[in-house]
Amino acid sequence: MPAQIPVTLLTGYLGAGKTTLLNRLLTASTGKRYAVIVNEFGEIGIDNDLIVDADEEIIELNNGCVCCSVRGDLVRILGGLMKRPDRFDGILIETTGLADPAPVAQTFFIDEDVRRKTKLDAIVTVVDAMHFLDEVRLAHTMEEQVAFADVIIVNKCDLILPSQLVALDRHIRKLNPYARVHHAERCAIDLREVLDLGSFDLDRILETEPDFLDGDHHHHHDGGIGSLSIGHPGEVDPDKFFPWIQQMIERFGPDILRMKGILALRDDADRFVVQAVHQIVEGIHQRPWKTDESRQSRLVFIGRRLPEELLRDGFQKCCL
Ligand SMILES: Nc1nc2c(ncn2[C@@H]2O[C@H](COP(=O)(O)OP(=O)(O)OP(=O)(O)O)[C@@H](O)[C@H]2O)c(=O)[nH]1
Repeated sequence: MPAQIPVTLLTGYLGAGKTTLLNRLLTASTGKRYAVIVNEFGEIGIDNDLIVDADEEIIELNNGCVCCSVRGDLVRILGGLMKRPDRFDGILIETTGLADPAPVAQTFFIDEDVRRKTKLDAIVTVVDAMHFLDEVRLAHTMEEQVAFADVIIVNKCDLILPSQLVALDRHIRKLNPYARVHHAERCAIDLREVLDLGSFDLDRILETEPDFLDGDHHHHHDGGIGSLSIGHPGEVDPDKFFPWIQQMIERFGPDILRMKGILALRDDADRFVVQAVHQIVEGIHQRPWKTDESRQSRLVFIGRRLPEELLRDGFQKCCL
């Protein structure tokens, strides 16, 4: 019987740093090849474009959250991958920030075919050190993500004070006394702490959640979180866009859990990536547009009570 392929499940709330970690895993010279499954929330696939151009096969799992509606798709994708196990040494799955890891983990034990051919190696949860304690009061999913973890990466340590980190660690330990906890900036961590750990422990999970293997988990996403995708088949005026987005973030930042965009800026040969997590905004010139790519712009907001009309109209006014 062929060896079971190890699967690493990357979870963590919106904007915690999952893609940052994934990019590290894919660019590190581990000498191993991975198939990557990315699930995202929001209508226009952006995550896929933020993942480094690696040799690895990247499969997008769209149209819903992996922990609910697209679980059947996950089983099918895994089934397809298993037909050519010689192509890679492991599978990495990045869930949406809103996913409860439990039903995803459950897939590896309930589906017979998946269970025979794969092995859940570890659940790795990335925590946003700056926003976790505020947000966890509203989002029960964050607690689940921490409670189920085998490894917790407390990321963005550059954005908080050491005393805040102590309080955060204490909170995390209460939710999960078992996991290994690492502190990091931009998920810089020795990859031996993340891959090939063999640390997922079904018995430990069954102790805390005795019904883990019993049929479907009915997961309810934390209420009131929606997404808004806006696309424009052309360029954006940077002199209008930057002041506008700054203003929107200042005004609605507490409710904007996540914003990501890929923009074609006027007179700019590079694709511009803009991202925000609440009020923390970042923008980078990602890479030159390829000759066969059309210079289009798109923006996704994920949050509570998003002022859809205002965001849509405002963005349109920045478009050329
Ligand atoms: N200051 C700071 N920013 C970080 C750090 N790690 C990641 N970021 C930034 O935080 C934002 C979100 O990072 P991602 O890696 O895309 O987060 P994610 O969890 O994949 O986000 P979603 O897939 O949208 O849930 C990006 O703008 C990153 O550049 C960190 O340690 N410090």
